[in-house]
Amino acid sequence: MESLQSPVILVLGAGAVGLSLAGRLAAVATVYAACRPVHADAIRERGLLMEGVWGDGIVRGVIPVTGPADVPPAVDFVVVTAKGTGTRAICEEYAGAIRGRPTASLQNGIGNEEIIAEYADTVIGGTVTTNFSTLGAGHVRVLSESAPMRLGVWSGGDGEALDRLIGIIRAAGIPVEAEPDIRAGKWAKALLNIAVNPLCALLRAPVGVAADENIREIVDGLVRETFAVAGAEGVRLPWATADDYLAHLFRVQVPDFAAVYPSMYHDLRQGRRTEIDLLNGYIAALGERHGIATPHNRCISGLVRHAEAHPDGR
Ligand SMILES: NC(=O)C1=CN([C@@H]2O[C@H](COP(=O)(O)OP(=O)(O)OC[C@H]3O[C@@H](n4cnc5c(N)ncnc54)[C@H](OP(=O)(O)O)[C@@H]3O)[C@@H](O)[C@H]2O)C=CC1
Ligand SMILES: CC(C)(CO)C(=O)C(=O)O
Repeated sequence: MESLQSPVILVLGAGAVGLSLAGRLAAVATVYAACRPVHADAIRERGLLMEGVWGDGIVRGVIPVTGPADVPPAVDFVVVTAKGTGTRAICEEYAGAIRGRPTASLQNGIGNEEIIAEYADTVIGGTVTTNFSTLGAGHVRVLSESAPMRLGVWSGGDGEALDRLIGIIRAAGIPVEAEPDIRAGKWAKALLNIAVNPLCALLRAPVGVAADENIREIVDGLVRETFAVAGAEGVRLPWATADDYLAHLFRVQVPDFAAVYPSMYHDLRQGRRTEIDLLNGYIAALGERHGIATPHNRCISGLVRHAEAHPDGR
């Protein structure tokens, strides 16, 4: 199915992450980006405007699509970068394009790969620990790259598709590694989002706020509860104890992202639904099933849901 010349990649749900990825991949692949018309119009008119650590300038190679009818028949890989709240809807909409194609997810949270596996035979789970934001129509910024992208076979396939996709992403100059236990990899990335995303969204503060002495104890509780639930689920996190991860969080990740705002901050500011149910809400629900108390995660999930329902603050 792979074309003889440059590989063809379809990015589904192209916003901050997806447009940035499309912009980089356009140097080594033919890239279609399924995005909202506002981005598609701007990209057709003047190209994709990129700034930050993945390069500055206008990328003209990205081909925007606004519906499945615009997708060519020869796609080699699909990469889903929609928010987790929209995974099923976008998979339904582009089901014909996904069917039979290795499909990767670079989304945060737990549960996206399970949905994608209902549409694709080969699913590649992924994590990206870099900060992306949308500055305007067809205009993205990439900051603070803290770890390489990690990709691993979630279901189906023999690893060949994974190797090919990693090769393409690496050729585009993006640091990427294979992750042998991608389920654990997704949980490992989720730890960071569980620890900082809702707090930053609620406090309207960048990631550095997690180190504030008033906040640290809450972060500590969120992380310890997540460790307990991960243990009950049999997930083998890369850190042996919650203390080991907390040391990494406060020594590496919080300093790396101190000045930037996470994706959930932008969701609340723009009145969109957040991914809370794939992060802290997921931990609270699983904790209940295992009989593990998760007061910090329950509390913060409730606060975020309240903020979603009352965007004007009342
Ligand atoms: N931003 C970041 O720094 C990082 C984000 N992530 C994760 O990556 C994923 C994407 O995040 P991010 O890029 O920030 O999110 P964005 O909201 O910026 O991008 C998603 C885009 O997909 C669009 N979209 C959704 N459904 C469709 C559809 N059916 N057709 C066309 N377009 C659609 C959305 O439009 P609309 O808003 O109108 O629905 C939006 O423009 C999330 O899971 C996030 O947690 C991971 C690492 C870092
Ligand atoms: C790593 C981080 C915090 C980068 O912004 C992220 O994953 C997010 O914003 O959701």
